[in-house]
Amino acid sequence: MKELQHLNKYFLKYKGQLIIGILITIVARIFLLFTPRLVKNIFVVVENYKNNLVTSNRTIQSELGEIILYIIGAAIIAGILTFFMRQTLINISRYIEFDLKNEVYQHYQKLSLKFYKNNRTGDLMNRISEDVGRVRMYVGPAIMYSINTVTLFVIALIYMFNEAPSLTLYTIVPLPILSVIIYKLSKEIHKRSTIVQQYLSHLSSSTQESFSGISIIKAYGIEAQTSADFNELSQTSKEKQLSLVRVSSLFFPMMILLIGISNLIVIYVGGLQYINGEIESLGTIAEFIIYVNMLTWPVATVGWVTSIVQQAEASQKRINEFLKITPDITNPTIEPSDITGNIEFKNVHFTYSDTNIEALKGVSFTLEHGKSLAIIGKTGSGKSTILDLIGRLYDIEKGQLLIDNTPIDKLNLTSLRDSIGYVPQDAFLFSDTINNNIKFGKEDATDEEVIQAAKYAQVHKNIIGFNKGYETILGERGITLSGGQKQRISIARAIIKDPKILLLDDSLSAVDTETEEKILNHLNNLSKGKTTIIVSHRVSSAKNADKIIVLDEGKIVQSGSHEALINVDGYYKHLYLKQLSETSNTDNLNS
Ligand SMILES: Nc1ncnc2c1ncn2[C@@H]1O[C@H](COP(=O)(O)OP(=O)(O)OP(=O)(O)O)[C@@H](O)[C@H]1O
Repeated sequence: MKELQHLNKYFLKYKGQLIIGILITIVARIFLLFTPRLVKNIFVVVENYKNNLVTSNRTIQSELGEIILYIIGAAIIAGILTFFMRQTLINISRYIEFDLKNEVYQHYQKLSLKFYKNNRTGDLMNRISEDVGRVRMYVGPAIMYSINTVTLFVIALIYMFNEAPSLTLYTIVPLPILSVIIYKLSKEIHKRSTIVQQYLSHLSSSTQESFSGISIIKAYGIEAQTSADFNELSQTSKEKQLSLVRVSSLFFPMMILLIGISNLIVIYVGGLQYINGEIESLGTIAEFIIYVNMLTWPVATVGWVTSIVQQAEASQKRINEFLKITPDITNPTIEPSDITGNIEFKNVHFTYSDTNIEALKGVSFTLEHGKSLAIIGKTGSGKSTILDLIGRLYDIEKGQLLIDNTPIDKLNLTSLRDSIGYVPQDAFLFSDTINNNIKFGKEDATDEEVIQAAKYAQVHKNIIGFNKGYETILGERGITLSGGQKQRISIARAIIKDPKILLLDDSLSAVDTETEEKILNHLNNLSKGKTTIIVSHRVSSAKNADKIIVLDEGKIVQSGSHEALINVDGYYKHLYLKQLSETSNTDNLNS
């Protein structure tokens, strides 16, 4: 129960409702337990009549009528109270589930990219849905049934002992056995259902993967192979399901058997005691049979509740594991920072802790606000890492990274990120309209602003070519768009934000050189007063930048303007000449 203590703050939050729920439960059970008593009274009235203690038909009728009315009244009141019991206690569990989900989600948001790299998305989703769901079962049904069982048991036992003490002892003997059997059964059910869950989760992740990669599957003609894999997995999943059903089908027969045994004991022992004159009325036997049936289910739930609590404890442990992780990147101040856009790297070193790759080895450069920088270099040379460090997605390891002469980790994180427009290498679009995807950069943007940004990003014409224009819904990861269209929508999203710092990570790689030229011209006009960094493999994207640096294996090997760099031997000049000859070859082919 140590892990579940995390929920105490929520119980405290809803303590008013919790107390009301408990009180309602107690009163509801008291009313429910009137019935066996009243049934016994019916027997007593009938016996009195048979034994000629009461002779008037009228008296008998009115006595029976009165008891029946009491039974109906008690059942109605108990029913209404049970409704409110569920309304309060089960509602609390839903509120706590909501709070806990939000707590976990908000915590996830604060965690750095490193956390997301170290943990699988499926696992993150499982903890926020499946695990929180299991914890809810503890908060709601488990607590409700426990209160219910304790109340019912205590009140019923008092009534029963008052009525016939030795018969009570015989009656309750099978109940602990029942509880133990149900507990063992629940444990086995839980074990098997966990395996079933794992297979279902395999099945859904592998299905999801094959649908996401459907174009590759079709292109390589491996539909039959993927179908066979799916078939095999679903076959095993079916077997696991059947093994679960085999055990869970035992649950109700077991209950019926034990209720039957208890009833037999009551009838047999009660019958003997009646013959011996230890109990006065046959009504007592009827009363006890009702008690046995009323108590069996709550007693069975003791075993069930125990297994729910164990599952909830395990789930809460998994949730707490993530909640305990402190974010690597935190906001140092609540005071907003005013960011102009001067960037300075002073001998910056950075190593990715998970792979131990030293991506930057002493990088230094200065970029004044309003100026542009192009970063060129082979793949894996550390270009994207520089952009990630400016967005403070990671903290530097050694050296200094200054923004407006302030170390980056002293700036207000929200102000920093608000002042950056970032176009990542792999343009990610949400399953939403194009309009909303662009507005993501500025939620209150007008339609005119959206259109203007799309025009600057050279994607407006494509968008209006779609039937629904800006209201076109993009499929999962914008699958209906070409790579170049996705990149340009992603650029529009950054432009609309009108950021102080614009970071483009190889974001023109999928557009042709003519469109690239147009976008760069617009960016040139737009980026007046903005600090722009363009990462690229193409000289055409870099040549107009105020400054160009060439990275190789995490070090700056060349820097200067386009004119300066094409006049010295090195990577930049070779790349320039190579791309120049490719362009003239293409021109020759076209002419
Ligand atoms: N999230 C990460 N975790 C671990 N290692 C990483 C991560 N991102 C990049 N790396 C490694 O760091 C090095 C630099 O990567 P980076 O993405 O900065 O290169 P790049 O120059 O942008 O490459 P490309 O041109 O292919 O995009 C590479 O060796 C890469 O494998």
